[in-house]
Amino acid sequence: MEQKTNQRIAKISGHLYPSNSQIMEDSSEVMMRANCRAKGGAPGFKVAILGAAGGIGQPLAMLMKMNPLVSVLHLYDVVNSPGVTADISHMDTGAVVRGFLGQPQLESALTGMDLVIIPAGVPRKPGMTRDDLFKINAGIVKTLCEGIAKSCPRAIVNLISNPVNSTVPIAAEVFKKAGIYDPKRLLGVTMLDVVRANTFVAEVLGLDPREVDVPVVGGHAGVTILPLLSQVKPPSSFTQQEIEYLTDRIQNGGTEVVEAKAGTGSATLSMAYAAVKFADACLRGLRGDANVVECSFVSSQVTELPFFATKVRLGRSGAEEVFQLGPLNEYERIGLEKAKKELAESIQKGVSFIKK
Ligand SMILES: NC(=O)c1ccc[n+]([C@@H]2O[C@H](COP(=O)([O-])OP(=O)(O)OC[C@H]3O[C@@H](n4cnc5c(N)ncnc54)[C@H](O)[C@@H]3O)[C@@H](O)[C@H]2O)c1
Ligand SMILES: O=C(O)C[C@H](O)C(=O)O
Repeated sequence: MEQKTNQRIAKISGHLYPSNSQIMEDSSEVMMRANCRAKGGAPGFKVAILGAAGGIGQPLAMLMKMNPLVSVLHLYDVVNSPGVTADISHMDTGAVVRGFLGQPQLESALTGMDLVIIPAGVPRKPGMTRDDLFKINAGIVKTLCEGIAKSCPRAIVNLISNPVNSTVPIAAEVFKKAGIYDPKRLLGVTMLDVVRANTFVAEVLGLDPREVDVPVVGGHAGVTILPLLSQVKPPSSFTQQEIEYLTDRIQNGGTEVVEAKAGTGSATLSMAYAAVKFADACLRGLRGDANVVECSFVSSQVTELPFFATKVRLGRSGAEEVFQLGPLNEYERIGLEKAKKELAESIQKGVSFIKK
């Protein structure tokens, strides 16, 4: 009896004061029990975050640990994931957290996942465009998507790494090459544009942002970010000056943060919030909830382009329905033409990166 109690204390203290190797992927009994608890406990989804130790990754990991739909949370990065995992794992919420460090552990990080969220990659500094990140981030996204194709080919993928207008086509080509591409399961995250649009429009209208719904279509960079102010809910009218101010602020919201952060990075906290809002919608879709609708940059036939952001209905297999644009006014029609021109080039750049 006493021996058993001592064993239990030993196990518990191992759990309370873990070394990195204990917290990281291992086969210790404590971790085995944690996994059993996850399997046998409250139903939930298995979610991996790739780039979990970064500016977005850390608050995103914290918020996903608080999400009751998550039963297992895998935190993968090429640096610092042991510390982030130890920290997050002390939160007394339901999800079991496990950390994975470096390429050799990518496969374990991904095996069995229902949803993979990717905020891995370098962020902008003042004066840079998102496209300036292509050189570094294209290769990172390619490697991570090859891992997904191998270890969890049926997972829903939420791609945050910039330039989203190119990284989503890169991911699609990697999945096609591996023979596992399901367009419904690959979603570029443009939720931050919607979050910003709701906030800025609410400010102008004098409303609570939670009451406002602004569709933002196109893509996720400059003029490709196209807020449809004619379709705002609740139905609202704007002066031409308000339309121009709002469109410009929404299209340049990312740059506003990059400049304010003065060389230390881009949006991380609002992005983590937006990423969780979107991931939660994906998980509710996976659970079978009806009428889960959000904007996302997906494979699309709404325009002549192969990818485009519009509202999509999220279901058990991802973006099950891609909605049309709806009626546009003249200002939005002009914006759409500009958006499509830039988008076409960014998409082609991503496709060529894999096909070259
Ligand atoms: N879609 C959007 O709306 C949106 C919004 C904000 C930022 N972003 C983009 O998200 C990305 C991350 O931004 P951040 O501020 O978190 O950057 P960050 O530099 O703070 O964090 C990035 C993390 O990725 C990790 N990483 C690098 N290579 C990796 C690899 N091969 N595998 C796994 N992890 C790897 C780094 O170690 C780091 O921890 C950037 O590309 C940024 O432009 C997108
Ligand atoms: O602006 C950036 O570079 C990051 C992100 O795409 C954003 O919109 O905040």
